Amino acid sequence: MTTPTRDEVRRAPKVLLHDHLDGGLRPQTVLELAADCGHDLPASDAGSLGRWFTDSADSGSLERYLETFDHTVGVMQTAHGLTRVGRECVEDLAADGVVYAEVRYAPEQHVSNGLTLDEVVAAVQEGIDEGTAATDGRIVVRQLLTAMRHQARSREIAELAVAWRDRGVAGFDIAGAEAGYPPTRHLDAFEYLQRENSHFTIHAGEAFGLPSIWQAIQWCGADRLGHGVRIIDDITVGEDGSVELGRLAAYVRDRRIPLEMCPASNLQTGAAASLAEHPIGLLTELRFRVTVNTDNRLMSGTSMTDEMWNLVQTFGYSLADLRWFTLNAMKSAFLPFDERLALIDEIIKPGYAELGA
Ligand SMILES: O=c1[nH]cnc2c1ncn2[C@H]1C[C@H](O)[C@@H](CO)O1
Ligand SMILES: [Zn+2]
Repeated sequence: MTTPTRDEVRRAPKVLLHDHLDGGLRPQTVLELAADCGHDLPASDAGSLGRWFTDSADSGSLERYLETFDHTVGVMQTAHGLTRVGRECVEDLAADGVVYAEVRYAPEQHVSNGLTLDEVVAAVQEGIDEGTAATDGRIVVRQLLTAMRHQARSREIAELAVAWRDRGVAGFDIAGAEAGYPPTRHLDAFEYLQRENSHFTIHAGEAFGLPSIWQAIQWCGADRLGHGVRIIDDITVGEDGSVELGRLAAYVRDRRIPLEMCPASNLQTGAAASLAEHPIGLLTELRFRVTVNTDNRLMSGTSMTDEMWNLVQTFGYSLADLRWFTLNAMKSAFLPFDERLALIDEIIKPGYAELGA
């Protein structure tokens, strides 16, 4: 099977499960929204500002990486700003060949100018609706509501996700600095969501190791793992190339628990040293349910096309491999089964067939 060209990767239908709304703004939009609300930025033109984000996020530490969000969250405090960012996100993803996306952000971080949590979600949804209409329905987008793991509002945000579940919100997540903030701090929220037959993912195994993944799955009941790269610590590769899975890694693979892998982001936060050494290669070979994601398009200067193209160049993946990642992602989406199936049968499979995969 031949490796695809970059243009084929761009045209291929792609599915994105892990993308932060506040990590994907256009630099020009950050500038304009900052001018509107009087927020001071570290650069004054779009080119330098984009570079400032990628350079600063390139810190080798998740904590420092997260500091860059002050300048996106800071300009996302009004309904019109949130709507604009939501609309542009949909437009940018559609232009990149994404056919289904779940976009996440933390509503509790957007209330400092007096918006209510409900108004925040409504403003983002309005933008998503506008973007979807502007792209002629070429893309389906849902929201995931995130609670910040160092704060104590997760139960409230979980309730918000349930209240909005038929109006564009597909699930819940927790994010933020991982070390010192185990997912079990938010057990109350996860138990509530389970009682409500709701879906959630947990950032786990990014900056912290196996205990975080174990808690996310076995205590909290996560449907998916945000990143999950450190599951590699439970896999031993012998000198003869033999592979042995520990009990947790075996459980994750056996249960087909989706891994929302975000290679570019991991290189910046130090979760992996290089793409060639990134666990995604081995996890893919071992047939874990691997999905490919952007995490933060602004901070990583990335896109779904870039993520997949970099994998093609590093691991020699074919279109069939990209189709496999995409089907993995679509099967793992928090969208009802019949809607997932329709996207697979009517959009994804025909799209790859057209490209010869
Ligand atoms: O990769 C990440 N790990 C943990 N937290 C993250 C990551 N990317 C973004 N965040 C945080 C910063 C955002 O403000 C928040 C909600 O999107 O989620
Ligand atoms: Zn993330």
